[in-house]
Amino acid sequence: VKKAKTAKDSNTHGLTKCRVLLAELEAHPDAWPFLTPVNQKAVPGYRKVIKKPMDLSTIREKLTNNQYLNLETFIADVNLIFDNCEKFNEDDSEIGRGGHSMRRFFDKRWTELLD
Ligand SMILES: Oc1ccc2c(c1)N[C@H](O)CC2
Repeated sequence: VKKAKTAKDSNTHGLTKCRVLLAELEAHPDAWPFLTPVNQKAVPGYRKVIKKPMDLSTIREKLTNNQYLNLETFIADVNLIFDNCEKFNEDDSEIGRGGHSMRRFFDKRWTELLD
């Protein structure tokens, strides 16, 4: 007998998917530029150019502090990492290529995890 889906249920399942996806992103070989916040003191231009910095450790902290309402708000923060990367890096650079590679990986994985 199918259990009625409460708001809590779908949120719980959404959060489980966030945990799975974040663990896979953190373990990805191309994740190293995205693991921790960019050191804005050490990188000229970053603070001015990138209005909303984001990285995987910040997402991990927000997930731990229950700051994601659902899978959608989590996906928005992950996409912010890749959009910042495209803005600041040439496509034809090591970090630029890594950002594209991880975005392709993430897009494939979250769509596979959809209900
Ligand atoms: O050459 C460099 C040096 C530092 C960074 C980048 C490239 N790209 C990162 O997105 C931000 C930090």
